[in-house]
Amino acid sequence: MLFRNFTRISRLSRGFATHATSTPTPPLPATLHLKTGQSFHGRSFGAPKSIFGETVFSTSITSYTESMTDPSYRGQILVFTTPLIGNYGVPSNTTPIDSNDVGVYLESERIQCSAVVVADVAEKFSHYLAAESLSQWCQRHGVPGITGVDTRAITTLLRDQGTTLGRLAIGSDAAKPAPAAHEYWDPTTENLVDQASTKTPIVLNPTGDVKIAVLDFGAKANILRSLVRRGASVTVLPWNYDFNKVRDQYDGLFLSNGPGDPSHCMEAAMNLRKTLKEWSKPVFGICMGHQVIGIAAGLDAYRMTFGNRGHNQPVLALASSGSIKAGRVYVTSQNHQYALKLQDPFPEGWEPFFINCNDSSIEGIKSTVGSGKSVWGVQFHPESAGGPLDTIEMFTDFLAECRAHKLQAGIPKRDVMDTAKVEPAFKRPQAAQPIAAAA
Ligand SMILES: NC(=O)CC[C@H](N)C(=O)O
Repeated sequence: MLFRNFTRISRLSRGFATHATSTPTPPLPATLHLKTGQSFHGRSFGAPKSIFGETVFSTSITSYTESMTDPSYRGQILVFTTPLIGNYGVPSNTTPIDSNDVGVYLESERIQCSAVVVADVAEKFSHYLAAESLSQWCQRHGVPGITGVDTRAITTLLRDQGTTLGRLAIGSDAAKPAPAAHEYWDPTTENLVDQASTKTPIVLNPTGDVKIAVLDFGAKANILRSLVRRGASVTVLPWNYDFNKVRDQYDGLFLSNGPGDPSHCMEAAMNLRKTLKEWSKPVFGICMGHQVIGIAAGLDAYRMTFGNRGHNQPVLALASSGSIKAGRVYVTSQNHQYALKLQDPFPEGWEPFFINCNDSSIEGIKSTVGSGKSVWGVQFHPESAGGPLDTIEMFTDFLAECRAHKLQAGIPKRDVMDTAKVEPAFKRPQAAQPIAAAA
């Protein structure tokens, strides 16, 4: 049976790049220790380097390359529940298909998670874009992996006891005793957003018809692509840049995803509170951006037991807005550990927008203040990469709102409406260019 399946896969992949990476030396031993006392023994792949991190699991079936380059996984040891990982290899991060707009093909320029844990790493891979194996890619980026462990057992533990600090010990370290509890490094004590964010403003697609500022908490490239592809000029600003200083130059504000604990982003939340009070243009936030909007609105954020990481999270829309219809369930891509607290009453001027169908956590909030003000935040990732595109049109909704505001501000009607109605065909904008100041 196995053999028959293998023949079929080989036939299907004719014409695709197929590679079997040679393993000249036997793999090193590897051990995953959890702070709670459990240890799992397997084989090493990728970089032969021991690391600490926060152990989390993702139920995504595919898109390991996108997940691993998502800056929100920074500091985390990522356990994939899907048993076979690496079977389609890894593309070049500069693959020239449609992603030179933001300079990378994947979600950022590097692997962001600290390590990966898989049941069975595929050394043989096949995909027409594949440039190297998962193992080679991890090695090149100095990221260790462990294979040959029972990821179902690890995930069950993490589900029951919650996200747990861990150490991946490689080679001679693998046989050493587990670290003492106080030796585990907790990435959430650090401001990971500050590490992941751009240090200087960057402008993408400067000729776009609507000017959007993005506060970069560790933005996934597909968020920037999703704005640029819809015709926006995007200025990426450092996470703690005081947008109030330049807000008059922009038609909308976007707050990105980002790693770690949102309590490190209070400075951004306080700046935003002022923006929301004094500026009436549209604001949209995703994941960390949503949490920052919630904190600015007066909600609290809390740490969930094991968070939500995967590409099949169902969310129920509680209100209609743009392409989103109240009462519908959307399947979403997610990667988060924290969430906003559902409180009754909600802060004045705000309402829950989406709720998670599995655990009832808040999946979105929106402002209720009448015309002239549109603020949304969603805990999930409408831009996908990977995962379903059920809610991708939220980007179109946001930009339509920004264009409508620009229109009200006296921009000639035809110019704005022409661009707003027609989704522009992809046109490759200029590559990312550092600029001296946000202009
Ligand atoms: N993807 C994100 O932006 C995650 C937000 C935050 N770091 C969390 O884990 O909840």
